[in-house]
Amino acid sequence: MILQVTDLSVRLGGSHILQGVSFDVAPTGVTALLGRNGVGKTTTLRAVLGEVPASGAVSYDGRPVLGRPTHKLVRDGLAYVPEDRCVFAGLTVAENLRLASRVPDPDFELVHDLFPELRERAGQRAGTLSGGQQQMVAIARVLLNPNRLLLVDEPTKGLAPAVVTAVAGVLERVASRVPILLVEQNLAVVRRLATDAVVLEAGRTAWHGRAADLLSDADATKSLLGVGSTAGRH
Ligand SMILES: Nc1ncnc2c1ncn2[C@@H]1O[C@H](COP(=O)(O)OP(=O)(O)OP(=O)(O)O)[C@@H](O)[C@H]1O
Repeated sequence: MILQVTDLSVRLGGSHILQGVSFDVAPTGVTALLGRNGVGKTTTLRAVLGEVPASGAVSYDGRPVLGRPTHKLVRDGLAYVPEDRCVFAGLTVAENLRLASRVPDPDFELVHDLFPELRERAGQRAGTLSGGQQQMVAIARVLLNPNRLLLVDEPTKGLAPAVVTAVAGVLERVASRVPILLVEQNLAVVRRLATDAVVLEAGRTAWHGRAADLLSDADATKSLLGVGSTAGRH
């Protein structure tokens, strides 16, 4: 397992947000982190990255990580694509990419292969890109550097259907090279990409197993995610 999360607990602003989250992420493929709004998916990613204080145990690539500084984890190949994308709006696409690269030989070949449009828009200010294009910049930024695991938070949120399909296609190609822990509300995207699934409920792991088993179980999908199991089926 590339990531093992055991009994993760987080308190923020006087609330006990995570109360015992446990799951593993396989070293290949996509593990979907699911659950209704506000159950603690983003907080789980941030706790793994050391951005919020947490107790319990997290092991990344066989080494304990809680308490290690975020920048060291990133240097060791744990990459984060946050939900709000965080591109530098006033800088060009090329400048955003240049700032993100932290190795002598960033993989521009991969990035330009996956995102030909970003090459065409190299001189455009990132703040003037569409939401989908900004998402592409956010994903491209982490791919410039060598990664062992990507944590990707709601990459398709707020995007038009055709753009959702494009982002999913990119993630599918990325997942053939590096494992992804993916927070995603769009079940069609989960169905297309995820090998495994973890469902949180009220700050705890409520379900963990093969994604196909969850999505084919109408009762589990409805009770855990609040949607019918055929949601997102094309
Ligand atoms: N810094 C904070 N201080 C206090 N409460 C917080 C803080 N960050 C998150 N929370 C709360 O923790 C809970 C879980 O938030 P989180 O963003 O992890 O949920 P989520 O599952 O990712 O939700 P969504 O699907 O809506 O993005 C929410 O009730 C949120 O309001």
